[in-house]
Amino acid sequence: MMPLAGQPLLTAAGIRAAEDAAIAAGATVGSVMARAGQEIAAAVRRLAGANAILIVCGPGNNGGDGYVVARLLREAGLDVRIAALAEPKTDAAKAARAGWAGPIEPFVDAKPAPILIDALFGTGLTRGLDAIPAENGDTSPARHPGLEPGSRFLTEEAAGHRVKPGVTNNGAESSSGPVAPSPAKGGAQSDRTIDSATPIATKLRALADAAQLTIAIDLPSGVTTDDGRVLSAIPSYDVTLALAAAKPSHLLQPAARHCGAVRILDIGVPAASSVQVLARPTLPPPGPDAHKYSRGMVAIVAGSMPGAARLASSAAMRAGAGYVLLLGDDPAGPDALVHKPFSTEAIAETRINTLLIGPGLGRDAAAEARLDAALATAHPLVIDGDALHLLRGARLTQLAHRDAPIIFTPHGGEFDALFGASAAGKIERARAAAAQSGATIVFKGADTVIAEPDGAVRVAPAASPWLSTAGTGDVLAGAIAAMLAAGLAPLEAAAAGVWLHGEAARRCGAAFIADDLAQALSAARAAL
Ligand SMILES: NC(=O)C1=CN([C@@H]2O[C@H](COP(=O)(O)OP(=O)(O)OC[C@H]3O[C@@H](n4cnc5c(N)ncnc54)[C@H](O)[C@@H]3O)[C@@H](O)[C@H]2O)[C@@H](O)CC1
Ligand SMILES: Nc1ncnc2c1ncn2[C@@H]1O[C@H](COP(=O)(O)OP(=O)(O)O)[C@@H](O)[C@H]1O
Ligand SMILES: [K+]
Repeated sequence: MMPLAGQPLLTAAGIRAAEDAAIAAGATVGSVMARAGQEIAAAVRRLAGANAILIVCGPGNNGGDGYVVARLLREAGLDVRIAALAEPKTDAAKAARAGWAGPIEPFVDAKPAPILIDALFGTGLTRGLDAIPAENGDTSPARHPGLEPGSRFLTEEAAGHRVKPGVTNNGAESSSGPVAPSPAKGGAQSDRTIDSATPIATKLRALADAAQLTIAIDLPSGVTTDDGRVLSAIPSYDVTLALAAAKPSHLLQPAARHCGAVRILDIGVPAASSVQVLARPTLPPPGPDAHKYSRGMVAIVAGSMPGAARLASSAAMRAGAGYVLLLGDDPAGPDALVHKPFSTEAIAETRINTLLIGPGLGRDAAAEARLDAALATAHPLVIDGDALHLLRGARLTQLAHRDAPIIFTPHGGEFDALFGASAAGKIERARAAAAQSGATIVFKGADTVIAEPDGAVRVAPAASPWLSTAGTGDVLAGAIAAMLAAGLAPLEAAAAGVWLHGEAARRCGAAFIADDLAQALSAARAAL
C-alpha cells in the first residue's frame, strides 16, 4: 500500500491506456484483475482482522475485483458474503464471478456486516448510482442463469414492486408490508424492504452506517473519476484502495471527502502522468556560503489593508527568505522586516528576487498604480488577492510579454473573476488558465491545484480545514514568494509553498489564526 505523495494521477482514460499498455506487454485483463484481487485481499486482511465481510459487487470489472477478493478472503478462512447489483457484464468479471462458489445475495436484500467492501463501480461509472439501466431489471433465472431462483437485482422498478417506506438510516426495517422472498441464505423471507424512492445510494449508506469499517475498491461508487464530482448521495468510506494509480477524484472535492484514507495498490500496471500529487519538497538548508541576498530577497507591496502585507512578509521570512522588504507606509511588523516607502525606484531595486503584490492592496486608483509599477519591473512576480481582480482585461494580456516567471494564487472567487466561471473540473480549469495567461496558477481551496502553462499539474492532498480563516492566503503568498526568490522554478516554488503552508497548518492544530500559521512556517521548514 503506497501513500499518495508524489504519485501520478490518472484519469479514467489514462488508466485504460495504462492497462492497454500492460496488456500489450503481455498481461491480460484477467491477470491484472487477479493481481488486483490479491493486493486488495492482502490489504483487507490487514485492515479487517477476523471480522465478517460483505462485498457488494457491480456489473463491471470493479465488481470483478470484488468476486476475486471474496474468493481469496474465503479461502483464507474469513466469513465473506457477496451481494450483487447486477450480473457481471465483462468477460473478466464473469470469470471472476464463476470462481466464487458461495451464494450471491441481491443487493436490495444485503444484510450489513462489520466490514463493508464497495466493489459496485470504479472508473467505469458513467452516471449517478440510481440511474440503473432497465435491462438490469430483467432478473429471470433464464436471463441470469448464475442466480439462484428468485434472485433479483435492485432496480428502481424492482424496488417499486417491494414498496416499503421507512428504511432507516442504519438499514433497519421500520414498517411492515408486502415483502418478496429473499433468495439468499436458503430462501428465507427478506426481513427488510426498500422504498422505491430510496434506491441504491440509500441502501449503500445503510450498509455503511451499520458497518464498523468501510473500504471502497478503486473509488467510492458514485463519484466521477476525473473531476471530483459526487453523482449520488453516497456514504463516506474509511479507506479507499486505489488500483494502479490515484485518480483526480481521490483528491478533488467534493469526492475526496468520501474517500477517507487513500492508499495505492501496485497491480503491475505502470502509471505515469504530468499530473501528480503534491510531494514533500526537497529544500536544502543554507550552506556555508549563504548570505541574505543569496537566500532570496522578497519585496512586498503594501496597500490599504496593511495587516495582509505584514502577514505575507512574516510568512516569507519564516519560510526562509534572506531579506524581506515591505514597500509602503506601514511601519509595523517584526524588527527584521525592512520598510521603505513605495516608489517606482524602490520597486525597481535590482537585488529584488521576487515581488509579491496583492495581499491587502485594495482596488482603488492607488492600488492600480502600484500594480502597473509592479508589472513594469522585470522581477519574478507573485500576484494574489486584490491584484488579481485588477488584472482583468488588458493587464492580463500584457503579461504574456513578460520574461520573468509569474505565479497567480487565486481562490475560487478570484479565479472566476479572472478566467470566468465554469462547471469544468478544477484541474482542467487551472490548466486552461495557465495556458491562457502564461502564469503558474495556484488554484486554492480545500483541494489546491497548481498548474503550469506546459500542462504540468500538482494537486495537494486535503489540508487542514482550519485554514478557512482570514489571512491564511496572505501567508501562502508570502511562502510561495520566498520559494521563488530562493531560485526554485515556478512549479516547484508554488508546490513547496503549498506544502509548507499545509504542514504549518497541521502543526498549528485547531482554531489558529493566520499570525500563528506564519510563525509555524519556521518549524515546517525546519522539518524538511
Ligand atoms: N484499469 C485497470 O488497470 C484495472 C481495473 N480494474 C477494475 O476495473 C474497474 C473499471 O472497470 P469497468 O470499466 O468495467 O467499470 P466499472 O466496474 O466501474 O463499471 C462499468 C459498468 O457499469 C455500468 N455503469 C456505469 N455507471 C453505472 C450506473 N450509474 N448505474 C448502473 N450501471 C452503470 C457500465 O455501463 C458498465 O457496464 C476499475 O475501477 C477497477 O476496479 C481491475 O480489474 C484491475 C485492473
Ligand atoms: N476548508 C479548507 N480546507 C483546506 N484549506 C483551506 C480551506 N479553506 C481555505 N483553505 C486554504 O486557506 C487559504 C485561504 O486563502 P484565501 O481564501 O486567499 O484567504 P485570505 O484572503 O483570507 O488570506 C488557501 O491557501 C486555501 O487553500
Ligand atoms: K467501488
